[in-house]
Amino acid sequence: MKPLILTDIEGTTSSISFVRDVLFPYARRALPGFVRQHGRDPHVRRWLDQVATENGGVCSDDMIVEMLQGWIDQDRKHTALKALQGLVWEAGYENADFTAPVYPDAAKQLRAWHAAGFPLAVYSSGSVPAQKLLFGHTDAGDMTGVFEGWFDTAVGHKRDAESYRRIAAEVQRAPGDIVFLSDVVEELDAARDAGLRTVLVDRREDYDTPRTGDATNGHQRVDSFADITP
Ligand SMILES: CSCCC(=O)C(=O)COP(=O)(O)O
Ligand SMILES: [Mg+2]
Repeated sequence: MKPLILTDIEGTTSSISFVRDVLFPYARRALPGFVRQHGRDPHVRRWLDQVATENGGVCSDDMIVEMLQGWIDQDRKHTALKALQGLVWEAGYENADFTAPVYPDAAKQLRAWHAAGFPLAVYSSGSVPAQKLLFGHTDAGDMTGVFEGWFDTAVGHKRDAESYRRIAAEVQRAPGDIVFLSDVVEELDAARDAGLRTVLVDRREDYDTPRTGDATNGHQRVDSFADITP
């Protein structure tokens, strides 16, 4: 049986700078108007109320927006923030304010693996709708069709081994039949603790200094998807 390839997005299939310099500032700018316009829609309200509840309960929408903007600045991987960011980015993609860059080696290899029958899935802190938007609007076209599974922090955080056990259970695979690709060693450590195979994707565009020797913490390291043999 071919292993399932599970990939991270930011720093792995797409540049960190696209997420930090395009997506996050777009969400930061658009949030106040988005909350004014959609704050009463139940699928938006539930996330705003969750933020308010976690901060003592009584918060105006302006306060909630300020809190969320602070979390964007801190790169918090909070499920409510990630869900709201996804909803805000929807307009950005649909108005063609931006497309999502996917590294050419990643786009090519993901398509080749899919064509060769390797099952592919995504695991990112970005919400599943945000993941589908990103892969639906890449500079290499719509890539959503190559993936059969999508996972976000609803299964747990990426530095927690339990999240990878849940993913293995959901895709009905032994952990050893899954290869996880990421740029973050702590995420790979958690995946390895759960029994997954791991590959550190170490891109010069995202990291000045190669992670070699002890810095890989024993994970296989590649510069490009072309060097991965699943
Ligand atoms: C799904 S696109 C936006 C990416 C994002 O919000 C994020 O936090 C990136 O996290 P990742 O787990 O892909 O490194
Ligand atoms: Mg990453």
